[in-house]
Amino acid sequence: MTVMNFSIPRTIIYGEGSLAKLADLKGKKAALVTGGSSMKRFGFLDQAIAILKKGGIDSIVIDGVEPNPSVETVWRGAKAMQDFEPDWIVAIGGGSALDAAKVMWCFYEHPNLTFEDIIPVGAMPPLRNKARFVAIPSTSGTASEITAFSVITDTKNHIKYPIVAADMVPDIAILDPALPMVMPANVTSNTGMDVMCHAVEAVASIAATSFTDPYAVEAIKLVLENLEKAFTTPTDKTARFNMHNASALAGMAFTNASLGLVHSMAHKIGGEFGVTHGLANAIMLPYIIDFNRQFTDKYAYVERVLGIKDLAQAIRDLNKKLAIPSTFKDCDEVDFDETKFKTVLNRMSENAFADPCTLTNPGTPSVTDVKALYTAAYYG
Ligand SMILES: NC(=O)c1ccc[n+]([C@@H]2O[C@H](COP(=O)([O-])OP(=O)(O)OC[C@H]3O[C@@H](n4cnc5c(N)ncnc54)[C@H](O)[C@@H]3O)[C@@H](O)[C@H]2O)c1
Ligand SMILES: CCCCCCO
Ligand SMILES: [Fe+2]
Repeated sequence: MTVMNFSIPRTIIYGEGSLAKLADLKGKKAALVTGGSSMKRFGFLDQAIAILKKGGIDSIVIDGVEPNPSVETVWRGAKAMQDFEPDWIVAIGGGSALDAAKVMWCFYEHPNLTFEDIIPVGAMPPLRNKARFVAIPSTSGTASEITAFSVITDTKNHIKYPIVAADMVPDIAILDPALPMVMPANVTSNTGMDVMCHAVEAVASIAATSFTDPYAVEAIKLVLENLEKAFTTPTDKTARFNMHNASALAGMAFTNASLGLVHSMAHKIGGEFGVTHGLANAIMLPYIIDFNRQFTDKYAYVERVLGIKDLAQAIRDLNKKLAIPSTFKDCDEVDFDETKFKTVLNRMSENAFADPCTLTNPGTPSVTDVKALYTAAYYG
């Protein structure tokens, strides 16, 4: 029996008002990393600065992190940290902000590294010589506040790289449902289906264990029971609380069991077309459950435990309630031009096949399988 490892953040603070716990941090300087305008617009960024100040911590803001954050954005933030020398990094925003902050942290602690140095799984040197990390997610969500992962886009070759390093698991995760409550409906649905995908892929993963399955199954249950409500009634506190916790629970599952083919394919179609991560996952998930069923009985296990007739159909039904299209051809978020799709299909399929997430898929697909699955998800 091989020796296994199960790691999650040391501290997870959750529930209404948990943002105020930033006041308990012991330190001198914090670098706040955030994304677009939402945290500023809704006052959460100013709240965080004031709470840190109350606790005796001065801060700088590194903002403007774009969706699907680039290597260039990471270097910009790392430089600001090297100049300010914080002992805390506080990432507040969606997965893009949290992911960018994690790799900024790495280059702050190790300024002589290159991005290529940290692409191999586990290649990142130890962190925490200069700073510790607090993650405050505003979407429910990528669970980047829980995981050992960060997804960074190399804009030169259009490839999204999942960076994997145990030290990137944040010290503290703060799950305050007030932040995701202000998400617009499409962000609620896309990020909520990312949670579903994290949980379903973690439970079917060849690295799933008795430590990871309970978190994954509970997350699937909470998404089925709460996502539609959070989508239709954005101010429903119970639905937002349960979705925010579901995101972290799914994160505890997949940071230890990893994921599968849906994420490999979502990373690569995201790199080629810029489609939102959760939306790409939501469209493809049912197709890959149907494909993977030949390799695993874990979907049947979930159906038995949760009393679901057919998991893929339950996900198709939920997608429909969330106004998520069943194919990329019918997706109006980005232009999935058919000629471009055919042109990039081979490259995209080979890159998806090589993505680290494919390693834990319940069965080993061929590149031809991946192409067929992209084609099925494109045309239906
Ligand atoms: N590290 C991991 O384990 C992990 C897991 C899954 C996905 N990811 C990565 O995370 C990224 C996606 O993150 P995401 O899905 O959270 O979206 P995001 O961070 O890209 O944000 C999407 C949009 O929603 C806005 N937004 C975020 N929170 C908001 C709020 N509360 N109210 C209003 N607007 C808000 C953002 O400003 C942005 O415009 C992708 O790059 C994906 O690859 C990382
Ligand atoms: C190897 C796991 C990478 C996780 C990335 C989630 O989009
Ligand atoms: Fe994801």
